[in-house]
Amino acid sequence: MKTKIGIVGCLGRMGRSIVSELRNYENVEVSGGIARSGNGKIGLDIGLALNIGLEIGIEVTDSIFDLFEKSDVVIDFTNRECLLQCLEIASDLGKPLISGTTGIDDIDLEKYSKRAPVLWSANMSIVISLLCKLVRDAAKSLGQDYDIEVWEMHHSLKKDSPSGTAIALGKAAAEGLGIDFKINHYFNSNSNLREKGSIGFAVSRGGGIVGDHKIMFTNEGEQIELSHRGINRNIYAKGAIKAALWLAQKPAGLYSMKNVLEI
Ligand SMILES: NC(=O)c1ccc[n+]([C@@H]2O[C@H](COP(=O)([O-])OP(=O)(O)OC[C@H]3O[C@@H](n4cnc5c(N)ncnc54)[C@H](O)[C@@H]3O)[C@@H](O)[C@H]2O)c1
Ligand SMILES: O=C(O)C1=N[C@H](C(=O)O)CCC1
Repeated sequence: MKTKIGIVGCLGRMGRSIVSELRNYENVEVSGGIARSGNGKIGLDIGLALNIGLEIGIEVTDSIFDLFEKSDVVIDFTNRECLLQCLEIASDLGKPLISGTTGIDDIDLEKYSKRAPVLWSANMSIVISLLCKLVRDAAKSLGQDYDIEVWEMHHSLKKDSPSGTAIALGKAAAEGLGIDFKINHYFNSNSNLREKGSIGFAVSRGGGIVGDHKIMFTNEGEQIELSHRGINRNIYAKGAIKAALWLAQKPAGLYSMKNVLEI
């Protein structure tokens, strides 16, 4: 029995990557793809709409509710407003939802996961989950003597800043240090002196960068850094599909990639 996967935001950068990547899975079928209402490509075959060189036999539509009804699990890569719609419907129907949408730190995901399996991750790359673990361990070993700074660069069209991944890396460092991230971080945007013990963020945007992250630990004598370079968006698509196949078998609750990877 194939797992029916629905994609919200199917015509976006991540939607394209997921549709393309799903072609490599025999145990999966695309149940549907959602674009924003009014999109001129609604009604077209998803493959044709994405111009990926073949039809997949499923049309682009704009009803998120209908998509959840005909899917075993839904994957969302859109924006905050759309994710909220997905969460409401997933909760009402008790259907599994995977979301990688970032810029959503103010959304109470726990609330929606009471009645549906919800997995959210700022970064679906399996290696980034490993990097977060390494950062946590490094911070724990190095302690408060080292200033911690997180830098990230993404493509020029990215709307949110800093990236969800950068925030996740900062939170991993805070966890390693045993400090409260919420009151111990700042954004390098003004000239005030650096607060000791605070985690700093700096951001670059440009071109088609898929996702570069660096976390530096610096004291008066030396610096150590951990970094990751995303080269192809299929790293995120592979992780999202792995998570979707995992979540489809799970009961209601809030999950992360750490649960999928058991790290
Ligand atoms: N977690 C991860 O691994 C990961 C990886 C890449 C991107 N992202 C995040 O995913 C999100 C999307 O990134 P992207 O580069 O694909 O963006 P994008 O703008 O290329 O794609 C988003 C798509 O969602 C569609 N959309 C927006 N509102 C909608 C609605 N109400 N109904 C239906 N469709 C709607 C847009 O039309 C667009 O096609 C961002 O928040 C980004 O940070 C996360
Ligand atoms: O391309 C994006 O946008 C990405 N967003 C995520 C983030 O905000 O961390 C993951 C990396 C790519």
